[in-house]
Amino acid sequence: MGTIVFVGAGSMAEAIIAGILNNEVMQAKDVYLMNKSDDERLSFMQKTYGISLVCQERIALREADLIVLATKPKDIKEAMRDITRFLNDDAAVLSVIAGVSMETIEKGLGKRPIARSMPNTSATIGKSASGVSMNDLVDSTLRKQILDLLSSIGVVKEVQEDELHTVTALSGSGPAYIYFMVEALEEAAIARGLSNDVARELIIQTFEGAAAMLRQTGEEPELLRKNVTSPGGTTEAGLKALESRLFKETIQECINSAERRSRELGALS
Ligand SMILES: NC(=O)C1=CN([C@@H]2O[C@H](COP(=O)(O)OP(=O)(O)OC[C@H]3O[C@@H](n4cnc5c(N)ncnc54)[C@H](OP(=O)(O)O)[C@@H]3O)[C@@H](O)[C@H]2O)C=CC1
Ligand SMILES: O=C(O)[C@@H]1CCC=N1
Repeated sequence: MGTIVFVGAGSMAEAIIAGILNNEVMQAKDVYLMNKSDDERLSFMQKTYGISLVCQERIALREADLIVLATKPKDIKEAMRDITRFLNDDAAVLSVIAGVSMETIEKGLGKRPIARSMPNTSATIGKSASGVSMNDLVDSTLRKQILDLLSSIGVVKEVQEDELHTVTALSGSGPAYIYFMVEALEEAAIARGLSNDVARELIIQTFEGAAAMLRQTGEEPELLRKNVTSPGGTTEAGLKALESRLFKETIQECINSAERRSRELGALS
């Protein structure tokens, strides 16, 4: 990959930039950044990561091999209108924008190789769970470059474009569900007298340990759950409380709502 231009300089762009630089997939000088108007943010990013900024003449856009679209869905049409006249015919596009289809991107930037990915903010530490879908104009070399880039920020799975709505609901938004659960567990622990420090450490280790058990044993979550659950014991009592408050139905509704919103955001943009 020669040069990359990030269009949008928010938290997702930062997470990916941090990931690719930490993993030395690209050199900082080959990574360019632009946004709409927040110059302070651009200076911060330049100072923090040593990356380059897109100049007024838009030279980096003209020479870019890959454009990463990282605006909010509502801003993408305007952003595409701003950049399209500068792009060279060979420039490929990687969008991380929730909901916005390849068709919409093609309308804005012309027929060209396009990949859509849904990473998550754990990209910052190389632990993203990303889905990706690519159009027919992505050749095998570019496909490998995109998969290498996304692998540098975590795990990546190829999916059909329509499935990206579910990926968005599941792993794009997923870290927020986990953090919400951590907040709830902490509140419950602290209400019962545990100190913040003790509660936080035990919860983080419980999540890490459970994730590592799933990964390393390869066992089904149901079996691992049953191994914890002594008949008539504490876990059974806790799980019953979750079931009586429709835990699984609540999770279904959570994913349904997020997926529906992903489709709406695509339709609105
Ligand atoms: N946050 C997350 O966990 C994830 C987010 N995503 C997706 O990533 C995208 C970005 O999210 P996030 O980083 O949180 O958003 P932010 O609001 O943090 O950043 C949006 C960026 O887009 C820029 N922007 C707006 N309009 C334009 C324009 N016309 N031209 C150039 N840049 C523009 C903004 O610039 P300025 O500040 O100057 O207005 C800002 O830098 C979203 O589409 C989201 O769906 C995907 C996976 C996970
Ligand atoms: O909340 C959002 O819309 C974005 C997409 C996935 C995570 N954050």
